[in-house]
Amino acid sequence: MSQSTPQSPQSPREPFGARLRRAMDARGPLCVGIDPHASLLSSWGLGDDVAGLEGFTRTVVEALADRVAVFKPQSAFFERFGSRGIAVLERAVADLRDAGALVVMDAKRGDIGSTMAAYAETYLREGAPLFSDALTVSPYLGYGSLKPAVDLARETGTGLFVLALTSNPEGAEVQRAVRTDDPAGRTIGATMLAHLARDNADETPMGSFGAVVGATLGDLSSYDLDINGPLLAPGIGAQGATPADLPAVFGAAVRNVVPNVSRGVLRHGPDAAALREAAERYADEVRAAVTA
Ligand SMILES: O=C(O)c1cc(=O)[nH]c(=O)n1[C@@H]1O[C@H](COP(=O)(O)O)[C@@H](O)[C@H]1O
Repeated sequence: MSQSTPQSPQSPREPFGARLRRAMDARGPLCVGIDPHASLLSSWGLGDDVAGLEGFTRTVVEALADRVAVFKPQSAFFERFGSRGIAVLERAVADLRDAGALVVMDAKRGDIGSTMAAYAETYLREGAPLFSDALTVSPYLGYGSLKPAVDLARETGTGLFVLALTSNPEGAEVQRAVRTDDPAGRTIGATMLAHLARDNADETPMGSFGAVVGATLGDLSSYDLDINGPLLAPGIGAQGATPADLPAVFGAAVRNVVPNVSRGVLRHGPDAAALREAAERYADEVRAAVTA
């Protein structure tokens, strides 16, 4: 038998928060969403079928994987093609990670703890076919129901993005509702931010447990966004927000913002140079807004 000791699959990787900070310092502060809408497949001259999905995804990966810090594939657009769509997603995740990019799987999972554990194994366990650097999760079965994912993320150096204040107008009825059971009278959204701040305590340069906070929401100064973790900010581009809006929305927490742009970049395809130019322009605009 060989005396060599292979690296344990359990060996700790650097935490997601630290990897994210480094990736954004190196490649720019931008997350490109991979959202293969049927309308985009059509405008790219592709069929609304698995071959179209695959062509679209390959083009995005080949154009951007070596230069964008973070990608957020939206699982729904792959799931709608069944197992063959998932196979396209698996390949994209692996190729993006091989090219040095970080992948946030946008699957917005959330369930009772025992089922949440299985979702966590699906996305956050090294070696799983959809293993990603982070996962979007919905905390509306209670933040505590996410514990299996929090625990596995700590073990595997991965991260979570918890829906706190979403970019869509319908979110307010849930997220801005005031808790009658809370002596401090906090909203649901503020409660999620407080849970995240606790889970990120003492981490440097920042923790691995992020909040999703829409860039579309205007002044959020009544919320404590200082969670010592990343703030995934969708809503730029197709939903109307711009990089220049970020300081007014996020205040001092803007340094931890990971702005996501999906259609705003993707609509420039299928030309690879045009995709690159769009991503670069957004990253430059974000950098200028954040450092102004
Ligand atoms: O978790 C998300 O990524 C998310 C949260 C949110 O509050 N709003 C939101 O738009 N998203 C996602 O971010 C992406 C936005 O896409 P575009 O509007 O095309 O840039 C979609 O994949 C949405 O599912």
